[in-house]
Amino acid sequence: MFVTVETAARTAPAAVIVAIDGPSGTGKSSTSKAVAAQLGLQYLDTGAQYRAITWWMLNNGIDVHDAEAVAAAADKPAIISGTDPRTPTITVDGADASGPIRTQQVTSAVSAVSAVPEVRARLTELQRTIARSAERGVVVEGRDIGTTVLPDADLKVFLTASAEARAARRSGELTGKEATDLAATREALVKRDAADSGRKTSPLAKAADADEVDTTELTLEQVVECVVTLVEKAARRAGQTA
Ligand SMILES: Nc1ncnc2c1ncn2[C@@H]1O[C@H](COP(=O)(O)OP(=O)(O)OP(=O)(O)O)[C@@H](O)[C@H]1O
Ligand SMILES: Nc1ccn([C@H]2C[C@H](O)[C@@H](COP(=O)(O)O)O2)c(=O)n1
Repeated sequence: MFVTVETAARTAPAAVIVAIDGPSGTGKSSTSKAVAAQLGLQYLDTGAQYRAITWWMLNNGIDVHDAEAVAAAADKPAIISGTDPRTPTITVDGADASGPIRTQQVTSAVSAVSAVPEVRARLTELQRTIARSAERGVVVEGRDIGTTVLPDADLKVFLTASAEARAARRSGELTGKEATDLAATREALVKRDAADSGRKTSPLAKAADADEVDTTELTLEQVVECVVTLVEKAARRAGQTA
């Protein structure tokens, strides 16, 4: 679907539930946080939860490629997500995990851990509980939110962008040798997308009723404006049918 940007009064929609999915580096986190902050909604980064459980597995000597061992430990860590879009937080067993979950070691291991059905079942339940209790409404971002976690969301958005654009965005975040190695960055994110799309249990996929927004040629501000407009429309629709 091609989406036009409209100017409308910015209103806080009542308890609207928004699902934002897409491959790595398409702008899900940046867009979701900005949209939630602008509209007074809560924000949930489900990728951070998969990273948090992966970090715990690595810290506790569990072989992340041993699916049985990962499944047996899936219930053990206590994961708590703070849902303020201006200061999102994540703790594991009470420890701040926001820095360690972004390391290369976790990024390389997270697809294997997130493919384990017991891990997905546990985090899906946690995500539904958080979304249900978000009184002001919530923007939830991930890979399977529109298809599996919140199939009844008021709005589903699927962000895309070319692998070249995504690699360039990611390289901009890196420093030193990593920053110059655009080809390696592109290869790593294409590999992670393939693993996330190819797993058996709730793979990365666009829901049939999602609005697709190709962000390749858009600035972040344009993407945010586009999604805010979609949320406002969805909130009006939800209000009419409530
Ligand atoms: N439309 C855009 N134009 C330029 N840069 C962008 C755009 N959207 C996001 N970015 C930048 O791209 C990088 C990746 O964005 P972001 O982390 O939001 O993506 P993501 O889809 O959440 O990725 P991941 O799934 O890997 O966490 C960030 O540095 C962000 O500032
Ligand atoms: N709903 C989700 C969210 C994330 N994952 C997995 C797959 C990703 O590679 C990984 C990290 O996510 P990111 O921080 O890059 O958004 O977590 C998933 O399987 N399902």
